Amino acid sequence: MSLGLKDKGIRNNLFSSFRFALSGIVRAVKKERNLKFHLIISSIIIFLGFYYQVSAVNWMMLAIAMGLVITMEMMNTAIERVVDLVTKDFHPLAKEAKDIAAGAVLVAAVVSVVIGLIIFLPKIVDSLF
Ligand SMILES: Nc1ncnc2c1ncn2[C@@H]1O[C@H](COP(=O)(O)OP(=O)(O)OP(=O)(O)O)[C@@H](O)[C@H]1O
Repeated sequence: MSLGLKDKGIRNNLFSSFRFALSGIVRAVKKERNLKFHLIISSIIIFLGFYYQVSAVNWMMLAIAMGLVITMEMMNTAIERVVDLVTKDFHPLAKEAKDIAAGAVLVAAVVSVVIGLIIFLPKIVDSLF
């Protein structure tokens, strides 16, 4: 059965949305120093995960933690862009929006560090003594 024009349109839109999302990821990684930093830390975490042969459940926890920080950093960047688009002047609400968004990244980062320590600290201590 062939697809109708409407169905083809929906498929094209889905493909375009995916392409725009990918280009957003690439642009954010190229422009945002903090995001590069999170990616480097994530690479180190993945290396440690293989090195210490962590369990499937631990991999899931690490994946959620890394994904959470990267997602929050990208949302923070998006909020910064929108605030800068709305005003270049000092505005208390602009400050509040940016600071709250930055706070969300900090919360995610702290939670991720705690998860990382719970998983890796006993393994690192074990391998040392
Ligand atoms: N239009 C504004 N009005 C009031 N305060 C602002 C405004 N723009 C930025 N700020 C304040 O200055 C801080 C730094 O803003 P900036 O846009 O440089 O973001 P940033 O936190 O340095 O982010 P990044 O380093 O990821 O680009 C913000 O966290 C906020 O407190």
